[in-house]
Amino acid sequence: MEESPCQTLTELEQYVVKDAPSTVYYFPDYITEAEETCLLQQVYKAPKPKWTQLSGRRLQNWGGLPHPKGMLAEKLPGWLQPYAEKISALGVFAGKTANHVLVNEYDPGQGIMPHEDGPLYYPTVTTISLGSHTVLDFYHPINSVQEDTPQTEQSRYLLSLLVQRRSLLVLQDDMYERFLHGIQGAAQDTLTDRVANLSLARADPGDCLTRGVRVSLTIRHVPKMLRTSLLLGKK
Ligand SMILES: O=C(O)CCC(=O)C(=O)O
Ligand SMILES: [Fe+2]
Repeated sequence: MEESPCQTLTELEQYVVKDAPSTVYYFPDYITEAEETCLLQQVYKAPKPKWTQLSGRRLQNWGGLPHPKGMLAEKLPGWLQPYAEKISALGVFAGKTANHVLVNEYDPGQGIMPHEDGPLYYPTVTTISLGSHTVLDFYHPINSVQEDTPQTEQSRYLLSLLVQRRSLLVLQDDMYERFLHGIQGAAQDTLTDRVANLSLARADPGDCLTRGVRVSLTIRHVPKMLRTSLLLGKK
């Protein structure tokens, strides 16, 4: 079918990051300021034992603990479920509904080492950011670049994404399954032309942004579920 030049883009297509090697969608202002305030209040209302302190960040896990043998799913709390449903309605989990949320909290200067999210999740990650922007950096996996070049973070660096507060980021395909992602432990970010979503974020190279406390909600689908009956030894 021939495409009309006036055909309206689907909701997703308007937000695709064109300079990324595989699928990235970036929705600036996905949630309102009132929603951001409300979500932050809910995050900080959680009882203290709900937090796990890691080096460089702390986190909350909602929906169950993903495990290679399957996840004993727990219902998402009422403040997260509507977002799981709204994001899933974009079709990014192949018709399934997100059932798992990790909450990460970073102080300025904190970050997360380059890593892969691994095979326990459906290979799409969606992230709502609260409180502050950050810059997410992507890297080629070790040994994927020419063998005679040294395997430094610098030589493996691919691109960055500016992730603003109240935005939604969707990563799929190679951006999820092949490349590693991480956040430098910096208190300030100076944007470069390697930030692939500058135009969608309405930002410019050279912009210098000061980080505040950032809370991220990574909202995903864990396909493999354990039935309680199996755990209890029933058929
Ligand atoms: O805070 C973020 O946006 C990234 C978090 C992350 O990569 C993870 O929890 O695996
Ligand atoms: Fe991750």
